[in-house]
Amino acid sequence: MKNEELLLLIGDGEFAEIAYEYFTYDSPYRVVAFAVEKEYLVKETLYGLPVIPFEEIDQWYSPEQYKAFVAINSTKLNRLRTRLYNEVKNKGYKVVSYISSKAFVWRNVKVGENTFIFENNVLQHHVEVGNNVIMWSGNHVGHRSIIKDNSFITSHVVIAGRSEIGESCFLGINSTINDMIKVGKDCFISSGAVVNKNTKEGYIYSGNPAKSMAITSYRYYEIEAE
Ligand SMILES: CC(=O)SCCNC(=O)CCNC(=O)[C@H](O)C(C)(C)COP(=O)(O)OP(=O)(O)OC[C@H]1O[C@@H](n2cnc3c(N)ncnc32)[C@H](O)[C@@H]1OP(=O)(O)O
Repeated sequence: MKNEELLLLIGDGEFAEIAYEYFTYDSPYRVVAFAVEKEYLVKETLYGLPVIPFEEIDQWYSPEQYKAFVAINSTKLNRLRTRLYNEVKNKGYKVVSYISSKAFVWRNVKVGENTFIFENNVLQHHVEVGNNVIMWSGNHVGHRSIIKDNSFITSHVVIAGRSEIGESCFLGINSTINDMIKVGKDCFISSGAVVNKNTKEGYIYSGNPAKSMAITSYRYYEIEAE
């Protein structure tokens, strides 16, 4: 695949390195630089490319010529990635998504922007995935399910048909969301949990059947409810 469109990656951590690999070897984009906030700037280069201050990206790379992808993990229940996603858009950049050539995405699936879909995800008939969503490898999303903006779906998660995952959730490895279930926004679903009832916003759920833990996700992550 020819890498013709020029891309800035926001972030220089492990996920940014993975995004660099995937965009380089499995997309039409060519990564030209990494950007991090000044306070966190320690590397000068990464993969032979410049690492520049995020605050100054538009002085170096104009939003007319370059696109962006915010490659930040689930830090602070996705709040950091969401803030940088909004900031890069406010600077005028078009943000792009990556869908692995090895993912199964049915023809009528909708995928938003700044969304990253790894290999072996299965997205069935009429699934909708919002903006700024990370889907690590090997998840199954059943027909007509919706994953709202800013969520992080780890690996080998099963979301059965007609379910809805609220904004900014974290679904731990091997968790199961039964069909027609609504997961409230800002929920943290622990690894291996089996969710068979709708969940309340901002709670942590564990076990089979999943029960809410005493502590909220807001307290666990020391973040504000929005
Ligand atoms: C793509 C990637 O690789 S992204 C990374 C993916 N990683 C994951 O999905 C892991 C997500 N993490 C989890 O699910 C963790 O188990 C958490 C966050 C729920 C809990 O972790 P900790 O805060 O370290 O809790 P800790 O291990 O101290 O356990 C606290 C209690 O919860 C229980 N508990 C912890 N995890 C779970 C779980 N997954 N299911 C059920 N019970 C659990 C423990 O048994 C313990 O109970 P006790 O107090 O009666 O002994």
